[in-house]
Amino acid sequence: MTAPAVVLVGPPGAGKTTVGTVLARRLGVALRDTDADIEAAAGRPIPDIFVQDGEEHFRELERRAVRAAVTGHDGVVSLGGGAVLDAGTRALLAGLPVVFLDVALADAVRRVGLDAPRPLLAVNPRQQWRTLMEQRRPLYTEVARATVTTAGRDPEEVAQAVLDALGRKET
Ligand SMILES: Nc1ncnc2c1ncn2[C@@H]1O[C@H](COP(=O)(O)OP(=O)(O)OP(=O)(O)O)[C@@H](O)[C@H]1O
Ligand SMILES: O=C(O)C1=C[C@@H](O)[C@@H](O)[C@H](O)C1
Ligand SMILES: [Mg+2]
Repeated sequence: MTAPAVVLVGPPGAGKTTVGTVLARRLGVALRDTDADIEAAAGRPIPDIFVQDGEEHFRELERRAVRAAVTGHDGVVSLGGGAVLDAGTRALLAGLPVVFLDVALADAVRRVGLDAPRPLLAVNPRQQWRTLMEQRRPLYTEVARATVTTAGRDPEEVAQAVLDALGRKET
């Protein structure tokens, strides 16, 4: 059975999609981003799924997307920021090379401020992000084999730290 080379988890703004893209290029494999997979399967942007069907339904779609990504893919998988909230999704990550990309509030706010809309950060993003991180930090560390800090590192340096943390060499 195929298994992913690296699975990235972490809060919005940690750089999962960006660092996942770098890692995929450096390892010579494909990247799957479950946020993109969900949007392609649903034919709608994630904020619309949240508004029309609610977060619970979104987490179900996300669990399905994570299952498909980690069982049918040997490249890099980048998960949505809240994927670890779902116990079924966490169970799918057992035994996989999961890395938690950690990021400080100030960096995350700076990074996500101008990016695509994130429904859970729509109002008072600093406070929302802090609350999300308090709730999620134990879950990120529970599923992850290693934690990599992104502070003071550009995406290439973060990707190198991920490979080092997993004891992986580039091909
Ligand atoms: N190490 C870094 N240094 C500086 N900027 C970064 C770094 N990593 C990512 N960024 C920038 O931060 C923004 C958010 O990155 P990205 O979309 O990869 O985050 P994410 O973790 O995938 O977020 P989400 O959970 O919302 O999908 C992007 O504009 C990206 O270019
Ligand atoms: O932090 C979250 O809960 C989310 C993060 C994004 O990656 C998307 O998966 C969605 O906007 C939810
Ligand atoms: Mg992303």
